[in-house]
Amino acid sequence: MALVGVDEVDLPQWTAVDQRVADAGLWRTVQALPANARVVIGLAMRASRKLSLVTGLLKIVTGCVTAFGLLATADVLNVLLAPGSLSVNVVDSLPAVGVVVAAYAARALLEAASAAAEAVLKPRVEQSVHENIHAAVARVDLIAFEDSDYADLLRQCMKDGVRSIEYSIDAIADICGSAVQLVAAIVTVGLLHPLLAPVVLLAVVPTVWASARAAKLSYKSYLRMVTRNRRQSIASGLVTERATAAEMRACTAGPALVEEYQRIGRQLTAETQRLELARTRVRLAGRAAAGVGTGASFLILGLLLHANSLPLALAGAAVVAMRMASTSLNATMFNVNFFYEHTLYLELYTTLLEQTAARTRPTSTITAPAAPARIELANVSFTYPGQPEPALHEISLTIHSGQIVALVGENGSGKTTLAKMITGLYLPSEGTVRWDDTDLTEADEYSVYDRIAMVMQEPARWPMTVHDNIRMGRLSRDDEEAVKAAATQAGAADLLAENKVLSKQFTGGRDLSGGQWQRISVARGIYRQAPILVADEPTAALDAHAEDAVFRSLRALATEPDRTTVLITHRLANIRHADQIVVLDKGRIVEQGTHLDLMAANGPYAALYSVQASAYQPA
Ligand SMILES: Nc1ncnc2c1ncn2[C@@H]1O[C@H](COP(=O)(O)OP(=O)(O)OP(=O)(O)O)[C@@H](O)[C@H]1O
Repeated sequence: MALVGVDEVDLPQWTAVDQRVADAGLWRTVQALPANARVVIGLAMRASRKLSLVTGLLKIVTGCVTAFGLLATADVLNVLLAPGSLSVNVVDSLPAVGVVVAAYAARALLEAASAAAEAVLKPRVEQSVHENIHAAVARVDLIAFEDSDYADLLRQCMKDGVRSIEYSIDAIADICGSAVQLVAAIVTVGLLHPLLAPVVLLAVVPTVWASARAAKLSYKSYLRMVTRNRRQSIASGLVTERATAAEMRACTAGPALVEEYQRIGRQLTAETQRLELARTRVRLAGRAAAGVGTGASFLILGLLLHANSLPLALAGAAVVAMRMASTSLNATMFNVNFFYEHTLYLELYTTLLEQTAARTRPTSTITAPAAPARIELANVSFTYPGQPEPALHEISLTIHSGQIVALVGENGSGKTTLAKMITGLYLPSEGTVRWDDTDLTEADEYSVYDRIAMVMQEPARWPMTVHDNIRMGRLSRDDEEAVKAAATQAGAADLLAENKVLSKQFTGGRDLSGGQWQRISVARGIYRQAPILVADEPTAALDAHAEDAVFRSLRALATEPDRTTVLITHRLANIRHADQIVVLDKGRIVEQGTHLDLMAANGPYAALYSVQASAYQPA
């Protein structure tokens, strides 16, 4: 039985697209190569036009010089094997020998230069690809992160997609060089005897087929193993990361998790073995057929010699040119195949950008009101991606500025989800959310976010100083006094005075207790100074004094002009003074009113309140 995830899970949806690519026939795949090459070359050109051109040019010139050197070698043989005295032939061949030496020297220099240019180009392309991904993902709609398919695609792309682009650059650069050599060799062979060129080409066909087939086998296996690989990396994280270190020990779950890691590892190894066996079979078949092809090409050369269709002097040159044609054809095909193998992974990058664009809210010229006087939800329903049931059902609610609205209800009743609808972080699946007359679906998302301050239930733990953790509330605001005031109101003044970097990932950094993190999160929300303040269980981890102080601060903030405050808390005593208490149950509003109204109604709220109050009564 699986411990991490389940053994037989559906493949993520994005693999369906890639599966189609993997299943496509060889011809369709070859047809797709130019388009993929354009993507990679486009990325390289955008990263550095000059370096890309220099790299390509150097590769082509290197190919030309190599071809020239090999043809000069053929020329040397041609002169040496010519009829007449060998000593005279040796002297006659010296100029050609000089050309060979010069060509090899030039090739060495050019290879060094092109390797240097490529080495500088690749990190730039990698950086630019990462920048593209980060810029796109930073704008993707928040709900995309709740879709495990998208999250998985993003992870795979960061892991394999970007690396494949680097490999593709290598391959394209090498194709430029080897293709030039190939053309030179085929032309030479063809000039020596027209029959030889097609024979050389035919000899390489089986190798091409075998390499392409092997690449497809690998990629199909990669797609099959995607979920298992992910589960193994999750299991690895559970054993090795700090977040689970304490609880894993306290639960004595270490051996079970290590065993789970090993178990998934065994499944992966079995798949790798299966794959390698299949690949070896395919490669061996290709090699055998290619060997027969090469033998046939030399047989034909022998027959031509025998039939006196080719003089011996030219046969020496033909052997060199044929070797060169077959080597450069093999090299070109190896590179084309290498490129092809990586273009399959390149699909991850293009799919990610497409999916990210599809999940990004369109830009809008409609700006959200600076300080909405009214927030109105009309028949709002919301379903999380991949979930069968809505988390919110037909919610209708109006909130006026100046009000404190409290959302209460049992765990999982929909409070956090509703807060995200009110603030436009999520858009409704059905119904509308309006701020004044602006439908949030149509508004520019950044103008919406600009108006909100969220004290999250699980606040971000920014790996920064305390000061910057607070300033993250609004980086565009530069107000030292306000940072101090926010820290004081949230009970984080001592932490600010110490101002350590809050991350154990840095030397000298420190971590905080849950309650201390919460104080900093409240300070950040206060510092943000937004017209709509939402605090989602802001005091769940705070001690009684701190809780009291934070609620006093939030109530004081709520009295500022044009401020709308939404509080979520399970400690009902803190929201007795709220202007409106909204009680949720299973995603529906079941009661609404002031504390006095709801107590008088003697419904679910009164029941919850009485349970809490009774805990403070004398036995
Ligand atoms: N990311 C998610 N993906 C799928 N379902 C979710 C997700 N987050 C919450 N839910 C589900 O949506 C429903 C409402 O969750 P929500 O977090 O809004 O409840 P809540 O009232 O804030 O709970 P709590 O008091 O425990 O914080 C629950 O059934 C929950 O399981």
